[in-house]
Amino acid sequence: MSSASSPGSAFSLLVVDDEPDLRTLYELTLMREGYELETAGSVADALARLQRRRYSAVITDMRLPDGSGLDLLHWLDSQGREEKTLVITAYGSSENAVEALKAGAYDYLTKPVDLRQFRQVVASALGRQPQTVRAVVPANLPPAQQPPQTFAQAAKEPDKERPAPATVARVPAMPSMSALSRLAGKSAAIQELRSLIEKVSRSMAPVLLQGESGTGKELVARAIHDSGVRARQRFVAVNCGAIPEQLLEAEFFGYRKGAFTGANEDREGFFQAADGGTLFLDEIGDLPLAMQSKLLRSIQERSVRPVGAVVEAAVNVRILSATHKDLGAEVAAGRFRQDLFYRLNVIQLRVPPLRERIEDVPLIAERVLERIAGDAGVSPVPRLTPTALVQLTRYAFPGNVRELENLLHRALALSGGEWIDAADLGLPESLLDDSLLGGLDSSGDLMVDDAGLARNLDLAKASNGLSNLPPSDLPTDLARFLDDVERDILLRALMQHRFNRTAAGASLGLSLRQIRYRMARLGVTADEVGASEE
Ligand SMILES: Nc1ncnc2c1ncn2[C@@H]1O[C@H](COP(=O)(O)OP(=O)(O)OP(=O)(O)O)[C@@H](O)[C@H]1O
Repeated sequence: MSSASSPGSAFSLLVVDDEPDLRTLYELTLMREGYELETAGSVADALARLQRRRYSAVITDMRLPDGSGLDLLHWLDSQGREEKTLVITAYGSSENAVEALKAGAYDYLTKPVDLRQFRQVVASALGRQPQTVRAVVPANLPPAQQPPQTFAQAAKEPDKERPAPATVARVPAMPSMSALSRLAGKSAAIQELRSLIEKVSRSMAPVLLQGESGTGKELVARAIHDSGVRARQRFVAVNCGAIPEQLLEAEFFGYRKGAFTGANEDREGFFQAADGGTLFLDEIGDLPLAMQSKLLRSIQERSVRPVGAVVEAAVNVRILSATHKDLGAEVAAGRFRQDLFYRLNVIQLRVPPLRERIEDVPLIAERVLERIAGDAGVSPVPRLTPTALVQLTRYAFPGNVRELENLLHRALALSGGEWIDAADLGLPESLLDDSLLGGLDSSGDLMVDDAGLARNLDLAKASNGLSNLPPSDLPTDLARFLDDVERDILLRALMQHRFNRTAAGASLGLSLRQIRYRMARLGVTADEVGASEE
């Protein structure tokens, strides 16, 4: 098949389609965008080219004479190749589109291909603005409504003001710290979630986040957005349950001046506000059935019609959604449309409740404290005493990370000093449960250690039996770890025996000489603990 290039093109594409006319059409369209291009008419031809060289992206028809576009996707995946893939499916074959997205396609297009959308989708896969779309933007639009001229320019102006939707959507300023790095935790569950976030951020596939309230679903959605090519574009979060039913259509799709009483000007909806970026639909299970149909249509057609408008406008948004409900059960009960569920649930990520990853509490608490103390201008950032920390790890957090956050807010206000103690947390003993962290000892009066909260917790766990340590928490420096444990045990025994070294030593089966030797070796000085010279 053919090969064409344009001078200075930074992007190379492979287009695979068995119909010569379509190949020519795609070729002409993409060459005008300045891409370097090769075409292939079959899976075999495409594989031969892919074995010879790498491309920026591969655009393939689903149905090919000697196989399917999915064969190419699977091959690229098996080789660990980086090419972005776009799949062209027959009209109405949504199964194919979903299958392609699940197989790692960045996005899909439906035949007959709308060329404007085609240019946009290719540009979006490559993280740039389509050239020819840019050329038709009316010059008299106010500056605020002009799309970014180049990707680089958009990057400088991530939060340019546009007429925003009226309520509920949150389009915050660019966070100083990426959401992925804000997602604290070392548990196996969080590590797996982090690697899934990185994986799904590379495509346009809709992701449904499932998890209890307050587990961090929105943070995960932001992390997906931040890690993908849309990071510099907008992330618009919408709480579907908070919008009155009669306003839903106008809020989602916008409206034209005069569409209804009070519509004094044209206004964008959430879709337009998120154009080029990500639309996060929180509590999607709360959307009424009538609105579910409209949403499905917009997702399928990639266009919206503002209330009172005659024509539809194309939009290019990635949809992420979240729910604390079991959407499958909602479908079975007739409260959620099966076809919309199928569309949104291409990839499902579960965000586990905090009680299933209680070992993450110290790190999350530390991060949250840094953030809220910083916001409140409190310096230095207060730290949790080991007793407070142990108490937190004995609480099941039915409200998950949000509840931990609220608790720390209150504790910060109450403590007023450099330390937050158990009493500042206001957790009654009746709510605490020893089984959460493998039987952590509630009376554990751990000594505060400079290495921070997480290590204190390790000590606590170690003091209560190393068998409780999950394999991922095994110490990396055993000698140091055992020294820390020993130091902690000595300090606790000394405290229990009012700093009498003979009694503390005896309680541990050590003579005075032995405990003195151990205290000296570990740097536990008499001054430090106020131990008496018996
Ligand atoms: N792993 C984490 N590390 C640090 N902060 C976190 C973590 N998970 C969640 N948070 C914080 O906890 C709060 C609640 O998280 P978020 O709003 O993402 O939860 P949610 O599951 O979307 O809640 P809801 O279902 O009620 O909308 C946020 O302030 C978020 O930044």
